[in-house]
Amino acid sequence: MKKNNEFKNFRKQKDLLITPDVLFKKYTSNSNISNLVKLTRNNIKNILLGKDKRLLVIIGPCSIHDTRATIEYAKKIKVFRKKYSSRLEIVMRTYFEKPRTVLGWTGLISDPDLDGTLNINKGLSLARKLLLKINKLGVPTATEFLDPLISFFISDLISWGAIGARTTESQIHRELASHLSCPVGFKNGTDGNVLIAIDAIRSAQASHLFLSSDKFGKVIINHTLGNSCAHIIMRGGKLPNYYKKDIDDVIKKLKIFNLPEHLIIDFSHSNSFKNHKKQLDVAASVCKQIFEGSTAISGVMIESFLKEGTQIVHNKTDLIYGQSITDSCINLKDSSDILKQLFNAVKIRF
Ligand SMILES: O=C[C@H](O)[C@H](O)COP(=O)(O)O
Ligand SMILES: C=C(OP(=O)(O)O)C(=O)O
Repeated sequence: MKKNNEFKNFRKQKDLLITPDVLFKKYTSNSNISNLVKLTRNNIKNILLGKDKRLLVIIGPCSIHDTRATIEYAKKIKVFRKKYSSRLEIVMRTYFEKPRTVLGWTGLISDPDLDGTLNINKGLSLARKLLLKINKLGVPTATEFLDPLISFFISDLISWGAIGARTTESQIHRELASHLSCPVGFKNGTDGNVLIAIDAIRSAQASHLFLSSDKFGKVIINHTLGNSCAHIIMRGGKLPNYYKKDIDDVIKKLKIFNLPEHLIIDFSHSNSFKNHKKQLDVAASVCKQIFEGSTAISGVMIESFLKEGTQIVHNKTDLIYGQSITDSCINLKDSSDILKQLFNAVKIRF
């Protein structure tokens, strides 16, 4: 009862952010979840170092907006994860913060009611509760970290993190990556610049001074440990960059700095010109490269949901169930086909 009142006060005072401590007490992790997170992070680390020959697959909606549809989707991912576990490490995309090119909905955490009312305390609760549920199903989760303050509310439940194309060059995000315990991928820039992502990896590997909140909301000074698993995600730019020549070029650059010669290919975004169906073409090309012996491709990212395409939010009650409200996604049938193709292609590595 006391806990609920405490929680309500935070909601009433809209200028006061709930503290992690209150949220952690209400939505508590357990040893099964922390073991899953620990194991998955370690598996991903080994994949990115080439010690585990499996392929990392980060798959899920562009953004989370409907918790019921998300759980239904997570249950499907659970089946794929089990079926393909010998060659694929499947992690679900659970993106709660959306960076925008100009303006737009900024994600479930900051605007859980999808109407600009920006009830962030409700959004943080929804996100943490959902992450607990998905992890409890045995499905590890991946997210983009955008606001460093928000990261602390959910990072214990995240097995893989991304820094987006719009923030890879930001000092604060590089420091954040250096502080996070999960492997973190840096996207190349929106214009296709891969060097900023390589600079970001080098920066995130080092120790930094990083300011964050503790669980009671006090600002603390961290001396970060450095992220030994930072890597690059090729998401296309002015042109797609999933072709062999693009990958060879990045591998050469990674070599110069003595960085692990491994990367992740994002099938979506500028690699598919935001046309969800084109993710199938990218998948075919990547499978061919893997089958022909590419060892550089350690992981892939796929934007997928229950239904294909995207929709504009006119009215929250009129939304098509299971369809994205940000970038368009492929449907379950196409997702299943791609996973099977990836599973077959990766066989060559064993
Ligand atoms: O992944 C989602 C979008 O590509 C990213 O948030 C930018 O979206 P926008 O260009 O629609 O603003
Ligand atoms: C915003 C995203 O990607 P990018 O940063 O590559 O645009 C995303 O993956 O949701």
